[in-house]
Amino acid sequence: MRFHTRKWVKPEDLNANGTLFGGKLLEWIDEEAALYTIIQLENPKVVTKYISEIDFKASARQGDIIEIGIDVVKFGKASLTLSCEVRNKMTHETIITISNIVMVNVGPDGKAKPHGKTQIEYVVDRLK
Ligand SMILES: CC(=O)SCCNC(=O)CCNC(=O)[C@H](O)C(C)(C)COP(=O)(O)OP(=O)(O)OC[C@H]1O[C@@H](n2cnc3c(N)ncnc32)[C@H](O)[C@@H]1OP(=O)(O)O
Repeated sequence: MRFHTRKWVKPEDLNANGTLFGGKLLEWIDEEAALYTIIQLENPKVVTKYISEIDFKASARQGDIIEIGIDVVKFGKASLTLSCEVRNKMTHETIITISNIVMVNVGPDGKAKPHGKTQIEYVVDRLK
């Protein structure tokens, strides 16, 4: 799994218990999954279709640095299925895991559209 994005847990990200609000973390994950998919599929129009069980294993506190990891589970026809782990950057303690996030490539009409991709590509290779 590659950890692309770091976040710094700030006061505005906390819940009433003083730990990272789950909804905020899910927002960060959804954005990360969308960005990953846009880059892989080379299409800015992608949507989140399905998110499987979400397991909050540990909490994060104000001042913690967390990092969001994404991996590809499978390339479908119009879909890209991802997995996600968020961990504490300094201790590597797992904060959350999600086994399946299904993102769908859509056309200008908003309907599912085949993306034609079958494997992970790196932008640096596309630029050669
Ligand atoms: C980044 C964001 O936050 S986006 C905002 C939140 N998301 C949205 O608003 C999306 C709303 N949903 C939609 O617009 C539609 O459901 C669409 C366009 C995503 C899909 O429409 P559908 O009619 O279901 O399309 P279709 O049946 O062709 O399925 C498309 C792909 O999604 C997969 N899929 C559909 N439903 C599910 C599901 N419940 N679970 C997992 N995968 C699914 C299909 O297997 C298919 O994959 P494949 O093409 O790789 O074989």
